[in-house]
Amino acid sequence: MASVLKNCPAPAKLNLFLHVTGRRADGYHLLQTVFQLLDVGDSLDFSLRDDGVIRRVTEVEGVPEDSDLVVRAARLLQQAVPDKRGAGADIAVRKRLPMGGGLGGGSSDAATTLITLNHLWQAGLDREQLMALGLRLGADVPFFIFGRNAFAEGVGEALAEVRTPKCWYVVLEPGVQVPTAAIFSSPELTRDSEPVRITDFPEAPTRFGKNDLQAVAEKLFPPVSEALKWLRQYGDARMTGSGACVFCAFAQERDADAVVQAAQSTGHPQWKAWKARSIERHPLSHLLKSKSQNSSGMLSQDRMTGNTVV
Ligand SMILES: C[C@@](CO)(OP(=O)(O)O)[C@H](O)COP(=O)(O)OP(=O)(O)OC[C@H]1O[C@@H](n2ccc(N)nc2=O)[C@H](O)[C@@H]1O
Ligand SMILES: Nc1ncnc2c1ncn2[C@@H]1O[C@H](COP(=O)(O)OP(=O)(O)O)[C@@H](O)[C@H]1O
Repeated sequence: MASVLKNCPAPAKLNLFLHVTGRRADGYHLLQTVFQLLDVGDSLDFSLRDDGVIRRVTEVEGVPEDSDLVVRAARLLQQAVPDKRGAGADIAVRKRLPMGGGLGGGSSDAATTLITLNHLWQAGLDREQLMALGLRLGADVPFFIFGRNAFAEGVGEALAEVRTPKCWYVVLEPGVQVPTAAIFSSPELTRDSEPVRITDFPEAPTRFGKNDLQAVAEKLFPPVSEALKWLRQYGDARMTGSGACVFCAFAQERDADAVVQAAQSTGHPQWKAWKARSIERHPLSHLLKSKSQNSSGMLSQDRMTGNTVV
């Protein structure tokens, strides 16, 4: 068994649409969304220690070591597996994804940590057990452990695999951080979108629905609105998650390249644009075994909220 794993990917996600359909008794919002994995993300290195210590060995601006989702994920796994409490790790985190960008960077880092340390420590948790652990860190974490593009309900933890278009995305970072809590706590947020069924959008979820968080984010953070206005000239531009990033899909890589280039000469030095390819599976998926998966890799019916998987 290896004691070091380098360059472990933590891919970004997009929310191709995001509907707020209600609110739980504890105030958390009920969502329906399609999560799309991208081939761009953060990258982490893991070196095993045998003294039970978990350290982050790189600086992450604005995130103290003890509150980093990576460190919290590692400690959570350590606590969950009693005979692994002597197992530790040094973890290097190379951030590529902006914080408060709606790309799920922190959640993806946490998921990569759970998947990789479960493997390196030989902790033996299966996919479902790791997803349940991940949910304690954030609503997006189970999706990254699930490892496939997914229709999500609840707060994001009820997942069903969904087929999405193979395409290129241009992601535009407007240069602001949007705190998720600020959007969900807004009195202007609409919370009554009609629930949809997975069969409503079998072919083209890039064009389906809307992002209910977008109007509030645009109002509170005008740079989000400006970025959307600019990107809309090239297609159906949307915000991902609670923002701040906005995105647009392209069938051809050269079209995505042209938009990335155009974004660099708009007189918005704070903008950062890049392209990413849609991917079907999390690159670390092979490190996990799933109890309830059938041979085709789909989740079994009882976890799929009764919907038919595309
Ligand atoms: C909106 C989404 C969509 O994928 O992603 P991001 O844009 O953050 O990437 C997620 O639901 C983000 O979920 P999660 O990562 O758990 O959100 P957090 O930042 O922990 O939530 C901050 C606060 O927002 C509120 N919140 C969050 C999620 C939710 N479904 N309902 C809520 O009301 C809660 O008050 C919570 O304390
Ligand atoms: N490893 C991490 N990477 C990014 N953010 C982290 C990390 N650990 C904790 N956080 C906290 O989580 C917040 C949300 O970050 P992130 O998940 O990247 O954005 P979003 O939820 O908008 O997709 C950050 O502002 C930061 O305070």
